[in-house]
Amino acid sequence: MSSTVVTGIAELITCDGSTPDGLGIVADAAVVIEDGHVAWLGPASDAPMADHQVDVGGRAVLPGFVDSHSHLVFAGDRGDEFAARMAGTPYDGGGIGVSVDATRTATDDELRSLVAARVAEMRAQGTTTVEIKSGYGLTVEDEARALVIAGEFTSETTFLGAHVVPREYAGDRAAYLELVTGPMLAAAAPHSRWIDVFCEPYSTHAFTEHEARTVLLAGREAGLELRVHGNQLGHGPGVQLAVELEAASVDHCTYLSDADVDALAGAADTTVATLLPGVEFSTRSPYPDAAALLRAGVSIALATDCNPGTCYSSSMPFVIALAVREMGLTPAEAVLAATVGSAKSLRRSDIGRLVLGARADLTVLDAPSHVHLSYRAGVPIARALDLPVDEV
Ligand SMILES: N=CN[C@@H](CCC(=O)O)C(=O)O
Ligand SMILES: [Zn+2]
Repeated sequence: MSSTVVTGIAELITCDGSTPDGLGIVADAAVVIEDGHVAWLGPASDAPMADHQVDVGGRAVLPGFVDSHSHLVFAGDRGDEFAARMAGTPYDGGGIGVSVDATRTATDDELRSLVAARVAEMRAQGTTTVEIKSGYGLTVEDEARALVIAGEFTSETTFLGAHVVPREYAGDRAAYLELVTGPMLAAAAPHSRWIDVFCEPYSTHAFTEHEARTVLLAGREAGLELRVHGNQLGHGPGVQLAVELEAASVDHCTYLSDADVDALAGAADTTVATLLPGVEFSTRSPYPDAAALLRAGVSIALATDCNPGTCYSSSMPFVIALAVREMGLTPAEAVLAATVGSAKSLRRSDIGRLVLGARADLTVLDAPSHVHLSYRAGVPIARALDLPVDEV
């Protein structure tokens, strides 16, 4: 087994919770990596010898971002829909059908190379773990195919057959639900860790509380863990349903009642509120008050929701900057939500923190401090650190 020492770290942000701000910063630090995991970290002056050395030249290093919500398996383009939205057309989920049509007609290789390009784009901006959902196939074969392709890039794959009711089932929602919870789930489950549902009573395209509960319970029966798209288009049942069913995450949380916040605070050990500020940006929606959620004791995460409709951005630094500017988080709170918070939403303790034994997923900033992620918004300062081949 070989080892690598990473030196020249001006600020090592461990996100281990050991300092009052949670960031656990070590100045002038080094990290030793063995077999892809953190074997030692601390002041550079105490660092042990290693087989290889990577000098990051006085930069800040933090755990790779964990993007716990994305829809990367799609073809086609909806730039026109975005332009119309900026001119006042509201988002209601209806455009998903456009992406479904384009995705169904794409070949496997076309979809695979689109996903590869998007994952590479994420890594170039500091993301080292990504969750990828299906949801633009909506037939048994197309959903299974999306999950097989997603699984080539991540173990965090999510079956989202209940994204919308596809056009061909518009007159018979019950029949589509039977398909999703029957043959489609059976074909998807071997390739999925998670099941998700777009629970939104304000969209005829999405699923009611009752329908969403049916989908989630079927998924759990098939051995999948639960996630929910909830409270995106208005106040709704998604958050309460996610808490009741002990889902790992309820995502969006754009519109929350006091009762929703109380429920999330009571479920902070189980259910994370994943905030997706790129969606509020790209749909001209109000931003939820993330600072108030933290004060109430809610566990929060940040993710991109990279998708062709509500947020075609793969950038976690962009999300962090929005969370600081528009949602009231401090730069430290935003970094924690994008790393250890998102890891918690995936029920993972081996990522999102730099501690002994954790995965050596390191992100480097062309900056002396994590504050620059929001201070230098829009500047490409973050990238995942490539290690010598035998450490990956
Ligand atoms: N709201 C549901 N699903 C996606 C958007 C999908 C689309 O519009 O293509 C979301 O998370 O916002
Ligand atoms: Zn989504």
